[in-house]
Amino acid sequence: MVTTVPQSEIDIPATAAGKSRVELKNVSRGFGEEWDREEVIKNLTFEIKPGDLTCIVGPSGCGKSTIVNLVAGYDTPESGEILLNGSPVRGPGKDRMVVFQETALMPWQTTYDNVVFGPLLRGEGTRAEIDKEARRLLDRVGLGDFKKKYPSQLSGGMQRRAELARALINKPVLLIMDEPFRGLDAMSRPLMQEFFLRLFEENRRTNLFVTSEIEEAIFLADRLIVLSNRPAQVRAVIEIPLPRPRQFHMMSSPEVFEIKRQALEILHEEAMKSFRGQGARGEQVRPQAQP
Ligand SMILES: Nc1ncnc2c1ncn2[C@@H]1O[C@H](COP(=O)(O)OP(=O)(O)OP(=O)(O)O)[C@@H](O)[C@H]1O
Repeated sequence: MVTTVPQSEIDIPATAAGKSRVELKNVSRGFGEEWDREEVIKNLTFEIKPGDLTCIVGPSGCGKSTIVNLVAGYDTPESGEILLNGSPVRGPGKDRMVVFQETALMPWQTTYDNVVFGPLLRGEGTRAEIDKEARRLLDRVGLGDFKKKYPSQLSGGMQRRAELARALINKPVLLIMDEPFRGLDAMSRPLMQEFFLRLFEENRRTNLFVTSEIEEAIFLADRLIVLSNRPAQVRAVIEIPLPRPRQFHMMSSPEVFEIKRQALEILHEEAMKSFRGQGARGEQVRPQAQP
């Protein structure tokens, strides 16, 4: 069950957010020469529904960032197609913003200058309009008093919030988060999860969120896509039936326990494949010749 959250005026209109649907159809991508080929994703098919927060979880190295790069348009599938609202993704665009684990803030610019950089560069609106929007977003992410600070003067959680403001000023129809909270300390991570949820629940912007933490995925997601070991394929799609706004206490319900059990069972099975003699490339590892 998902409850509708009232539209906030702080962000893009629900119509724009609600329209963005992403479809991956039989997408494959590998790397290397023929003799040294590594199939990373193979015939991957799934859908990100409009206004949903879709979380991808999968074993380490299964190809999650490769999927992010393809959806963002930084990379191109070898076969298959990726559609955004029915149109093929043919390259990067400001309609899809990515927040990575590593900070992408420019260290020589203040938090404010980082946020206004994109729209100013592209000449989108007047200086006054961009300034107003930047201030509004920085206030919204709780950095109103940190506008003049440089990224190195911000904590990890603050840097992520600055990155969110920097992404949101572009009014993307799809926000892509690639393990954005990995590396944050044990206190900051749940705070950032909750903060991010409130932001999402205000406008329901279509969101693709990659994480290796199953609890984080369940807490955030409307749908969970569980991937196989490399080459990545969809092992399970799990709908998360928790109401919104999400609260931490919901995580102790029996249904969450059951979802977690299901997902962990699959992830364990997939991880074990690498230990049982299946190589990282999905091939059988030949036994070593004895001397
Ligand atoms: N540009 C590239 N050239 C060659 N190999 C690549 C390239 N990009 C990714 N790979 C390979 O694809 C595989 C999957 O990498 P990817 O980063 O997508 O996995 P991941 O699931 O995000 O990993 P992690 O769980 O560690 O974050 C890795 O073996 C990686 O070396």
